[in-house]
Amino acid sequence: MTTPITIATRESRLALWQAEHVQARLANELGLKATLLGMTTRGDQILDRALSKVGGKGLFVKELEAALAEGRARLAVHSLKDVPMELPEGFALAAVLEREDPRDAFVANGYASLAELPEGAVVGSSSLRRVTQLLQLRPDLRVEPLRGNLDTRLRKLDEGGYQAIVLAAAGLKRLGLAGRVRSLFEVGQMLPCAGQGALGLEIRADDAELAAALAQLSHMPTLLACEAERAVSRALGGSCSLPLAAHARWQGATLCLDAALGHAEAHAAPLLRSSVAAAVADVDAARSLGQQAATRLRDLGAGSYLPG
Ligand SMILES: NCc1[nH]cc(CCC(=O)O)c1CC(=O)O
Repeated sequence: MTTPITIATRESRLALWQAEHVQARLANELGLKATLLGMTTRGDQILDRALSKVGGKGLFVKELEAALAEGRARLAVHSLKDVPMELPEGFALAAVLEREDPRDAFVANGYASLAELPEGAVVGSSSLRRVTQLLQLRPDLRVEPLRGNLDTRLRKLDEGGYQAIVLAAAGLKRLGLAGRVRSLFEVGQMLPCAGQGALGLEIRADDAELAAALAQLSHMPTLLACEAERAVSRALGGSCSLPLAAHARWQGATLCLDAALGHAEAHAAPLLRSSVAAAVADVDAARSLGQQAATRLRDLGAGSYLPG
């Protein structure tokens, strides 16, 4: 490598785990040495408001991109679901790593599943996608905001502020916290968001040397599934203020894509759903499957669900 590889990472325990995971894969599979550059982002600092109200999950990504642009780092490791649908000019996703469990997890201290929660129970989540789906499953629940990194959210549960919370299984597993999961939502019940459970490796678009190396770490089935999922979101305007879920799974060479859209303001309105499938062998085909799903949602009335 012409320049040493510095990996820009947020400093939450999950972000550091993910960056160290990539560091180890670079060393073990490609014989490349990399160092970490820890950074605090605006997304980590703003804990009192829903991210959708202050600029979105992109807040987790922007400072890392600045480090890439300024040459302080060469690689940024992200949870793919936090990566905006359109990368700014000059940046590229060089690889998508094999997906961890994409499901959402029900986490509680006294209850084994959503069905066991008493009438009117308080459930913590600040994700519009989770809020709308929770209210479909249990309209009686009171869903209250819950922000912060995984450890913070678990602590707020343990302090008694909520009877249950919903978190991505992938993050809990990575941090050795799978024991906190009381039950997993099947994807048909609580459809994950685009890219959930996958890691995305971002570089400067002109860094051809690193792009070629990282391509060897990419997991093609995950990459294509996530491209399809992300294309749904992109086609609908792609902001995280949308309660949008999109999840693709393989049946042989056929990619099956489910998408669901909740109402941006009326959280109890019924979700619009689409299921499409096609033989997919490249990124273009994956993206057109995603666009097809978005077209179906529009035909079902997505226009009136999207924020004005
Ligand atoms: N939005 C925050 C975030 N970004 C990635 C994960 C977990 C790991 C993943 O889904 O890849 C989480 C926590 C959560 O949603 O519970």
